[in-house]
Amino acid sequence: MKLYFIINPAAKNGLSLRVWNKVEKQLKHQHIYYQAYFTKCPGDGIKQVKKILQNTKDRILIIAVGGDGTIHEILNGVYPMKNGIVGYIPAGSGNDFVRGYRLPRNPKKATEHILHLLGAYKKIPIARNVDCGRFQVKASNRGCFFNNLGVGFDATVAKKVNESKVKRIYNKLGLGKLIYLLFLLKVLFIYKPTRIKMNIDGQIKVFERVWLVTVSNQPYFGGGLKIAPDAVVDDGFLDVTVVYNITRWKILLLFITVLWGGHRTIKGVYFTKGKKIFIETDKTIPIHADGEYKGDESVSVQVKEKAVSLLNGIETRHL
Ligand SMILES: Nc1ncnc2c1ncn2[C@@H]1O[C@H](COP(=O)(O)OP(=O)(O)OP(=O)(O)O)[C@@H](O)[C@H]1O
Repeated sequence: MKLYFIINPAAKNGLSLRVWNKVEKQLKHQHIYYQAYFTKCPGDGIKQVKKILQNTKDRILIIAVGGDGTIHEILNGVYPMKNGIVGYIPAGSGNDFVRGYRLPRNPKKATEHILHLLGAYKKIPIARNVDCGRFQVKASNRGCFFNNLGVGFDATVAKKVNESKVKRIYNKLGLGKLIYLLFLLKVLFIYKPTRIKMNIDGQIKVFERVWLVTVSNQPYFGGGLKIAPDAVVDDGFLDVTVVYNITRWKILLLFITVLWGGHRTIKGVYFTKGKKIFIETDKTIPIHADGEYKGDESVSVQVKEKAVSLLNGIETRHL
């Protein structure tokens, strides 16, 4: 069995390297043979994983070390090839992936678990197949998301945070969440809700004054907000949440209740599940996939059932 680690040295402003140094020590201590690759720039993780998997028919275990953006790239590299199994050692700031997929959140625990499996079984450990959402913004701009895809307010916040020059400083000070909150408040006062037309498995829905549409494979976004409380990673469906026709002040309330999924009872929040979703807007609105800006055109989304193999977590809670 071949074991690869793909490390994003830029995740959490370089703190991922500290995590990696500890992982490496443990690997050497247990005499485990591995190869490590450090991503060089955004998008490099996808290319590297494709390269590894395309050259062999063997099943390969690829462990991502980084944040939500890193695991997004590694999984996009694996899809649609069937010979890659993905493991994850969290070393980022958002942690929505580990929350939603019920994986160990603590990097040390995640490492110990993976090493235990490798050491104990000397073969590729048990993995589970999970769904993903395949999106297409334009012919040239497509990919997969594993957390969620968003259109509107949250995508605008994500875009502004990613573009911000002060993000790095805040992250260095351990205040990554604060910058998200600051931009959220800023965008809240300037964002203009718009009309959105959707086709969900053939059913046409039109919503007025839409703040956001989120298509989710797991419940969490924005660093722990439970936007799609009923989303399950392997149920063959994507969960659609639409926030529409509510006032600016009620949006603030909504963001508080989203912390525990309490927005279910708020009028102006629509939930459904679907397999094929088309989202059309009256004007250009930002779109994100797993927190990464992907454009601002209409977008089509389709669930890809049991699309990738993910190494089991240690938690025994049921999904
Ligand atoms: N060598 C590199 N230099 C700069 N950016 C990189 C490099 N390698 C990968 N990246 C990019 O870094 C971005 C951020 O990574 P990631 O999301 O894993 O960390 P984070 O933002 O600290 O964590 P989180 O998303 O969990 O808050 C990703 O979009 C990835 O494409």
